[in-house]
Amino acid sequence: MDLKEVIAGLMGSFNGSSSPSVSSNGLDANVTAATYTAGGTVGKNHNQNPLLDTLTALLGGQFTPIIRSLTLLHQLFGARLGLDPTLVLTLVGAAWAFNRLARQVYSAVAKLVTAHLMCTVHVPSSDEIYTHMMKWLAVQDFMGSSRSVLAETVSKTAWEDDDELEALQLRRIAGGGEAKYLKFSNQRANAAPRFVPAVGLHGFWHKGRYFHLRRRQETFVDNNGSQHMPIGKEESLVISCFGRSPEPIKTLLRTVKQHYYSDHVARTTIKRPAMQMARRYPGRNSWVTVAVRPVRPLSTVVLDAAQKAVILADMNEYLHPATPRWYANRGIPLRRGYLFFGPPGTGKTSLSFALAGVFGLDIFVISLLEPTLTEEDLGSLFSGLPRRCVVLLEDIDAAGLRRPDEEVENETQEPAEEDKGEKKKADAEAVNGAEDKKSEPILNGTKSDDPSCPSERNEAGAEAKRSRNPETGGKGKKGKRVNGTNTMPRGQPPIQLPPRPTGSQRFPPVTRPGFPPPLPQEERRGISLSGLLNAIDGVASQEGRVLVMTTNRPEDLDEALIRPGRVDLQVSFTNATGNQARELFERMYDSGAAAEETGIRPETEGSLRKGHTQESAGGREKVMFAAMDGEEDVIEPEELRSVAEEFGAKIPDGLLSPAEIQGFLLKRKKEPRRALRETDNWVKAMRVQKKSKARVLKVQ
Ligand SMILES: Nc1ncnc2c1ncn2[C@@H]1O[C@H](COP(=O)(O)OP(=O)(O)OP(=O)(O)O)[C@@H](O)[C@H]1O
Repeated sequence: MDLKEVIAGLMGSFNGSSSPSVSSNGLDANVTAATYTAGGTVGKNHNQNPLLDTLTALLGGQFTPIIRSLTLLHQLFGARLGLDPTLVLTLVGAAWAFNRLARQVYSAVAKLVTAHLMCTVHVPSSDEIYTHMMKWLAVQDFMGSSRSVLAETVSKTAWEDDDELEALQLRRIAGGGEAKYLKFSNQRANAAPRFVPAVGLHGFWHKGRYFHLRRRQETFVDNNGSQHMPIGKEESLVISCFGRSPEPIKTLLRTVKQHYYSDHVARTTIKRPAMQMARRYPGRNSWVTVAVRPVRPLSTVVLDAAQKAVILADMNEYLHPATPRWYANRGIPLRRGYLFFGPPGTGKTSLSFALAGVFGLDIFVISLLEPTLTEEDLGSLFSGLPRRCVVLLEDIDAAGLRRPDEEVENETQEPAEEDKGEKKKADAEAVNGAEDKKSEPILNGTKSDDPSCPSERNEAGAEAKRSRNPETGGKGKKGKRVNGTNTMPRGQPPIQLPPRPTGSQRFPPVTRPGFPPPLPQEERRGISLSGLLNAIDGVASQEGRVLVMTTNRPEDLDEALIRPGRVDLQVSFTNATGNQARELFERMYDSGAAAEETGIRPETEGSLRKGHTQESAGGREKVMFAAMDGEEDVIEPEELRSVAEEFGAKIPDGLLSPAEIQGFLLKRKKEPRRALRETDNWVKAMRVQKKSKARVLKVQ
């Protein structure tokens, strides 16, 4: 239908409808009117409404129901009131056109205003400011009246459950304090959702100023190859305000940050490599945060005080802002590596976390056993590290990274067979230094005067262990060992992994003297020693980081990995001495000291503990225990010291790891006297168990 026909149709419809026939009951919708057919010929159609036909032709079939309704409305009311449909239509059309025009003018003006009269700050979701902003927005009054919000279920970490403790107290009081076991079935129902701005445009006033907030969402696709796989979503906030200075937005962001940290206890952020696809692209996205937990006080790691002081001083000097220039002037690469070695459960991981906490650094945990980790990934991960951080490479021996024996032999003067045996023995003695005090490890010392005691096993260390195998959330499998020897063939990559992805080679492997030439692309698998060294030394790696490698078997490590420059300080961890056992005991039962150091909010003991009205930092812990079943065996500080002394005297030097002692005490965490009573039996059983190498505990 051309324009002429449309106009003719319209005219016809107006003519026809100007004298509508209304049935006696006024409800007859069929109008008898002159109808202009498509060919322009006039005919009579008793069953059609010309106005309806014309509008349908104009607007399309999908509007027919609306038009019918309008026609009916007109017949019901308009015709009776004598309203001219032409006029009505004209007015509706004009309103519509005006609306369109106004919108276009508005968006053009808005664009001009934004470009010339407003300032804008973009905040990507990968940055922590985004998290700060969301937390702040969620508690603002204007969110209550906002018409476009996103409801989120807030998942709290174990350290943010203080409200739960209060709720628990209330429930106990309401229920007469009868419930013996905790019940979390209503936990989800009771968790209040959080409301934040939905994707789109929002506006709010803050301190007399108007801000625009646009929340945007973009999907990232992996363009590698023919498939375009979505690999994640990236959100961002665009904050704008009127004026030519971004200062108000910066002030707002400062307020937001202060709000975020207002209830803050010092925390350590633990990160691990992101999904395989995301880590191909160097940068912040190659790491994901797996936990944010309260800082572990250094004093909770039982280790020789002098040894701790050496590590702290070394790290402090290295992290000093003047150090990079000093290194640069001498042409020394700016990096620092530590090797923590010793038997399992002696505090290697715990010390790494505590050190990160002392210096307020994030900790980045990499497991070389992660099956999908390639050398290319390693390069990309190292280049995505922040300016200062702690990188923890756990169980470095388990990855079986060694050069072939022949190469090592060719490279170095082969020592006599007996010498080799001596060397192994010395290494082994260094590891078990506490058991056999004859050997002196490189930086030995497990005696400590520092009164300390660990928090629960599987706490800080457990997180790192979970992240050892990010896919399963469990500890990565170590190399299979037979009679204490790593059965992985030397010089061979330890695990058979799928072929590395055929992406662009951003970190081509460098051939090193003494190392086998790199295998062709298709044959290479997993991480090889030279791949790891490339990542550690490589230009891609961020200078300024502290690299901590932990191992149970230093004698299995390739010398190239621990040569000075890669490992600058070796720290030996040993099984506990009697003195350390005493420290562990004291810390376990002195809740006040632990709470003060972790900075967990102090709480009044109040009426929950009879006879104790004084405020104490450990009050919260005590409240918690009071909420648990059974009576707490309260022990006064002086008595605790003497009981701890007795306990320490019963623990033979070097027999038990701090983790084992901690496990024993944890099972009696409210009963120090009972722990002391049962120590002899336990030690006896542990001795037998260790001798027989049994894995099943007879006494726990
Ligand atoms: N020296 C120590 N001081 C205080 N607590 C310790 C010490 N050693 C171990 N623990 C406790 O034992 C648990 C395990 O410790 P951690 O993970 O640090 O040991 P590890 O040496 O890294 O063990 P692995 O070699 O198996 O990785 C932790 O909960 C920690 O609190």
